[in-house]
Amino acid sequence: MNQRTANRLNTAINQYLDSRDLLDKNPGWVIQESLVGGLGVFATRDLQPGEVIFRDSPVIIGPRCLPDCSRICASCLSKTPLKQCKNGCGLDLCLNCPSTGHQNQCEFIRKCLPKSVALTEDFRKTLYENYTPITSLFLSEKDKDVIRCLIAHDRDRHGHEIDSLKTIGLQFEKNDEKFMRFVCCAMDANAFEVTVGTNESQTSVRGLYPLGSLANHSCVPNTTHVFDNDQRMIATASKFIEKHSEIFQSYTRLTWGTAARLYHLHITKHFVCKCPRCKDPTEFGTFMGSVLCKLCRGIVSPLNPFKAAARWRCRDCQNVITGKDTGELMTLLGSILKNMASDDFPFMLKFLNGKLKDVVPDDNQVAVELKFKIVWILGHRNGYKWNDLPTELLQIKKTICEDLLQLLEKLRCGQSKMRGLLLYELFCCKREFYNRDNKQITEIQALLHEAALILKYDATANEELKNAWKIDSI
Ligand SMILES: C[S@@+](CC[C@H](N)C(=O)[O-])C[C@H]1O[C@@H](n2cnc3c(N)ncnc32)[C@H](O)[C@@H]1O
Repeated sequence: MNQRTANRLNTAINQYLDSRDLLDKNPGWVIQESLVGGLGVFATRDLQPGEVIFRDSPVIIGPRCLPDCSRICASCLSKTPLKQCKNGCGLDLCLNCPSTGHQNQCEFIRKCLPKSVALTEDFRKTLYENYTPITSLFLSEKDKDVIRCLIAHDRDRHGHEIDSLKTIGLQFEKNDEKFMRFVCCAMDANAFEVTVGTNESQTSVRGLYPLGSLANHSCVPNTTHVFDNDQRMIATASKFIEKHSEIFQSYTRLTWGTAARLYHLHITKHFVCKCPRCKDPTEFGTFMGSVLCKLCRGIVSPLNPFKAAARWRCRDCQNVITGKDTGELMTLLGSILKNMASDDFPFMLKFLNGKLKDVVPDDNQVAVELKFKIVWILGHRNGYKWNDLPTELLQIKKTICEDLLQLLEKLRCGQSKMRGLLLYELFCCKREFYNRDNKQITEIQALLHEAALILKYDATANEELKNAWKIDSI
């Protein structure tokens, strides 16, 4: 182990365990050197699917630089009606929030602000999108040390929040600026996206979870995580984890093809994933990144998944095409998907069952993304609520949910959050069918029960899901 890793391990163990209240009597995890790089989290005993491995609170949490995201209270992160801080820092507070938690930040921002700067809407927007690193200056020294021992990405694209704050006129002392830049880089390497707000009005923030930050990535993860109402991260085993094996989470969407996942990991986290799914050109037989051969409609997959820009070959007629051609097709399909009106359900269905079927296999990532869009429309959107759905559309939704669940199984996702959500949607479809036929729903309770076991800690889950894990499964 190199000296830096050894020092980080030492600090991590001393600081994390003792300052962050993570130690229960028999924790299922330990921090060790990882084979994939740096530190990692390992199982200290056999862990069963669904078992909570750890709960972790954020050391920093706040808005991220996302255009058009709706604002939250700078003090309590709630998404209730807001008003401008009366002391004139330019941030918003909720109507009920005592501003005490915000006072230090408020004074600091005003101190960094030359008198001549006006609190225009542009100023307030830039401040809101970039103020999270400012909160790090008010942490205890112990928490600052916890952050200092995380890895941080120091390439050019990281740390731009501080530049944005300086463009709107804020002036920082040298040491403050240095630490805030480090925090930005540590957040880019380690932060998690957290949804806050209620089902009707949600927004997304970023949180830095010290223990969560030490879990490495695999596209075949063995954990899943959700966030509770206090923005605590709850990581559970998504499958059986043998004692001493490494605990992995996924930093990408599991429903992306290999080229998309590798690109995302390279751009955002600067490493090449070498997990079994990335190495397999068939992606466990799902062909999520593949296209169809123009000559014979066979499946065309990359000869080397790590060089997706190189050659691809049809598995039937052996025709060889360039990665550039498949890349262009995927970009075109991606842009059609992106520009699709979010409520144009008839077009989505027509595209899924028409053009798309001519050019990509059934489980190609674009088809999968479209299927997910359809799942979130049918039963939920105005005009497509459960009561309004004709049997034909209900059947379509049921089939899509079943297809997607089968796909997740092929991808070896185990008890993932996505599985929980799909099981619940499938349960709702079947319940609708059963209600229309006046049948007892007891025989489909098992679906609800399993979904609830996966999602019971998730702050965004509805009340039915939060309570259903208590019912006896049949
Ligand atoms: C959130 S940190 C994970 C903990 C990290 N290993 C450490 O020592 O602090 C993310 C970084 O860990 C490394 N990493 C995570 N998963 C990896 C993997 N599967 N292969 C190679 N490096 C990985 C990369 O450097 C990545 O940017």
